Amino acid sequence: MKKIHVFDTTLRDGEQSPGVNLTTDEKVKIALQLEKLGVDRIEAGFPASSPGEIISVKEISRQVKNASIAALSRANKKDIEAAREAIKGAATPCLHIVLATSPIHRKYKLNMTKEQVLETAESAIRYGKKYFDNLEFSLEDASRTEIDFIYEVVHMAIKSGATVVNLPDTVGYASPETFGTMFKKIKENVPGVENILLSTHCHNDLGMATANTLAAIYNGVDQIEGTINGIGERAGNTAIEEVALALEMRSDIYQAKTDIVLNEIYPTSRMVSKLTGMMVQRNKAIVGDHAFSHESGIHQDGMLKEPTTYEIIRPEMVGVSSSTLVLGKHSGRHALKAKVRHLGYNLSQQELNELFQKFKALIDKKRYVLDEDIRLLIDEQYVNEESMFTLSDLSIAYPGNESEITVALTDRHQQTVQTTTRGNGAIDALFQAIDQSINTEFILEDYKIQSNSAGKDAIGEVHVILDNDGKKYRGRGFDTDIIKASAKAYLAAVNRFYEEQGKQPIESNAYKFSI
Ligand SMILES: CC(=O)SCCNC(=O)CCNC(=O)[C@H](O)C(C)(C)COP(=O)(O)OP(=O)(O)OC[C@H]1O[C@@H](n2cnc3c(N)ncnc32)[C@H](O)[C@@H]1OP(=O)(O)O
Ligand SMILES: CC(C)C(=O)C(=O)O
Repeated sequence: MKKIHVFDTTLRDGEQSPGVNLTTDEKVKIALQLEKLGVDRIEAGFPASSPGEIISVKEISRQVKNASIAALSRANKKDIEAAREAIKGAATPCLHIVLATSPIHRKYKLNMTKEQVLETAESAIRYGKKYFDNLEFSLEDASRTEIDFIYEVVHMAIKSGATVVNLPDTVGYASPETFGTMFKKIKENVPGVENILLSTHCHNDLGMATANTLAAIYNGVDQIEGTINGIGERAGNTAIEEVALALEMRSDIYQAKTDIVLNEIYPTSRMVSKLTGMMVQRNKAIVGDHAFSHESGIHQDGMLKEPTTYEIIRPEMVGVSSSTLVLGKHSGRHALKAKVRHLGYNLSQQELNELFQKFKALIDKKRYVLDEDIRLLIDEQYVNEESMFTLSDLSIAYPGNESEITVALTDRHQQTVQTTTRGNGAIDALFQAIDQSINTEFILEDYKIQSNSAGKDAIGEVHVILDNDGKKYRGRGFDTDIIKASAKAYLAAVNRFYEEQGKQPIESNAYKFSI
């Protein structure tokens, strides 16, 4: 297996993401984690950009012991001196000089001819080599540069002392076919290329940064540049974690490997996301929240039978604790059964079928069904088994300043009784309506409500204690609608009352009908 060197530029190109501005402490924290991750070189910053940047790069150079530390510089003495000042204390410093080579950049940005580009680059490399053994030269916008001029610049850089020559796809314009061919041609046409590390650095403007990086590896590059989570200028850079995993999983194609410690990937990704404030796209490969989540019934069934049916990477491999079966709209009974078992319940097939119907009804109201929701559905199922009354309809209106509740209760004989009452607030009206429907009065001794799962569509849990003739009856109800949860809790207590007393409800004056 060929070793692919990893040059991490999270702290330089990654920090070029709009809105990202890391403090020295944050940069050091990330650098130490990158070292733990096993990257070979950390581009700590662009020292000429500000005095604060020099301080950060200096501190990283002081604290990081194993990884080499690079600093970026334009092709001029002032920038090189700033870089020198910043990384001179590093164990293995590397000066990174960049100069654009493409016709567009030469004409519009640099106002230089090809000859001037060659001369400027050569004099900068030779100046840098006085102080640095390790020197990388990057041909900015290489993918839009004439191939013959690339040969000339790469050859000049090697002769002048560059130890790494990097060909970036600065604007994310390359395609895997053209980009791979460029490296193949360089290897075939530039003398001395075998004595240096040939490197690539891709941007993701067309969503092809990882594909282009892999094409470069396939065609002989020795070093890849990228960032954690793919952050960076505009649409970002190649995500290092994606390349490391692609090489790991498809060694049959690439026959190459990085030294990345795979199970440090997820902790690194989290740290970078937290400190930069750049949220990771949920469906992002390897490190996105959904990368190891399975939602649909057929997939979940496959996962439960054999994870390799739907997962090519084991989550533990990259430091994610486990795969998740997310109970959602498309889930089936196998996943629900596994979840119920995991929560410590042992339901019969019939109970599971009933729970499944309730679960499907709930998912129409709620985006995610959480563990707590399932617990509540099961608990509610147990409560309802013995019910004298169940709630069959409930509506609420606010005529004038009052709350008006209409409640319909159905008893064991499928008789439904409907009552409309006004009250001092919805809960007062509701409880009066229930009392009138069953022709019994209770004193509401306690009423508590709490949200029992997360989000605006969380399930509300209501607890009530009712008093009838000094005896207390407790009830609990759950629903995404808190008025309904309150009705269910009240009815649960009422049902207890009837069961305990062995009583039949007294005929009420409410409107009665059969269903
Ligand atoms: C492809 C990349 O990602 S390269 C890295 C990009 N990162 C950054 O630019 C972040 C740090 N940059 C900065 O803080 C500032 O741009 C500084 C301090 C470096 C320079 O600021 P200023 O001196 O005000 O110049 P400004 O950024 O406006 O313009 C860039 C100048 O550098 C020149 N330049 C651009 N690239 C290079 C290069 N590789 N080598 C030499 N000169 C260059 C431009 O032609 C322009 O020169 P001009 O003033 O003669 O027209
Ligand atoms: C400095 C170079 C490598 C760069 O960031 C680019 O070309 O995108």
